[in-house]
Amino acid sequence: MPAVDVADEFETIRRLLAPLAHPEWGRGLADDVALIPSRKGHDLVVTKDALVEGVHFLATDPLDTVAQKLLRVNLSDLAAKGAEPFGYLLACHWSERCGWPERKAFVEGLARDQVEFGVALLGGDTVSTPGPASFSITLMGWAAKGRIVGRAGAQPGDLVFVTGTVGEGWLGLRAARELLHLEPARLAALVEHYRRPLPRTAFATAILEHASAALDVSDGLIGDLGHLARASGVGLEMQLESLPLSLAAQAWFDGRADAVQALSQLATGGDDYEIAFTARPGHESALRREAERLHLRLTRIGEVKAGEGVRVRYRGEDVPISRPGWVHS
Ligand SMILES: Nc1ncnc2c1ncn2[C@@H]1O[C@H](COP(=O)(O)OP(=O)(O)OP(=O)(O)O)[C@@H](O)[C@H]1O
Ligand SMILES: Cc1ncc(C[n+]2csc(CCOP(=O)(O)O)c2C)c(N)n1
Ligand SMILES: [Mg+2]
Ligand SMILES: [Mg+2]
Ligand SMILES: [Mg+2]
Repeated sequence: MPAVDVADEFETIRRLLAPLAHPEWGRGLADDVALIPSRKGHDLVVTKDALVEGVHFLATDPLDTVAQKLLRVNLSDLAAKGAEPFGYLLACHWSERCGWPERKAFVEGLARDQVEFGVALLGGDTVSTPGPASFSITLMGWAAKGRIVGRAGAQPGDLVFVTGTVGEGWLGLRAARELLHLEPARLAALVEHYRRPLPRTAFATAILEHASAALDVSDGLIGDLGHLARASGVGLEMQLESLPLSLAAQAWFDGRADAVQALSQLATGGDDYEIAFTARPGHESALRREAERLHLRLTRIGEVKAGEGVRVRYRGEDVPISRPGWVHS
């Protein structure tokens, strides 16, 4: 593709985005709409999340990773519902620093993840802004009719689980800001996780089969468990010492004097994009088998109780949490 000196909206759509269009339903990004035929026996499941420079990503983050993070935070929402994604609408609000090479990098990131996650572009909007760049995706998927897993549905006696590890996103942001002192390879792993989280799409079927309630962890584990508890009308108890840590997070934790404070920071920092869910105790062994098959870490972190809110414990003592997760003003 020859270099172009104008990066206007029509060139961007025609030359960069049209190759990503859904082959059947995207209409070549050359019409006013996309058209999705309904699928018998299924519900259309829809979600939307936005990323804003300076709020969700750093101005120094490469734009291919920003695009991948954008798609992945949305994939994470559908995975937590047990739905299978197929396509998305994309809004790009390009800032003045987003010339052709930056737009090309952004689209290359999307192209890679379209292949990895089996989704395609359906349409969107392309505008410029004098402010910081921002992007949003509306992601769509299918789920067998009436089957999606809600935030409501947890019952006293259920167990609480989380996939993967917790706290790497928060640590990765601190690493990217050069606020951490760890070995370079550990810092790189953390920054990578902050820029390109791993949505648990492969675990969606297990969630559908076995979870009583679920959501993905974006704001912070404790804050998000609070959302689940409220929606279900129950209380949750979680053990801070059970928090699953990556090797890099463990290395950071080992250097902390105050274990409770450090674990609280990891459990409230957000940007994890893991799935937190509840399940009846009888489902635990099947969940563990499925996680093992996928080489996915699965950790039991607490129990559902009658009552309300999230009670956080460390070695049998209550831990007060002042800020359970990220809240936009
Ligand atoms: N501006 C809005 N208009 C309509 N619905 C909204 C708006 N903002 C949020 N919602 C809806 O409110 C609910 C909660 O939104 P929230 O963004 O907290 O969920 P989430 O995407 O799971 O979390 P996160 O954004 O932290 O990833 C969702 O159903 C979402 O669609
Ligand atoms: C530069 C920078 N500063 C702070 C953060 C942390 N952060 C911002 S929004 C959010 C919750 C999830 O977003 P939302 O609720 O909007 O989906 C988190 C954890 C970041 N990612 N980048
Ligand atoms: Mg959201
Ligand atoms: Mg979300
Ligand atoms: Mg949020």
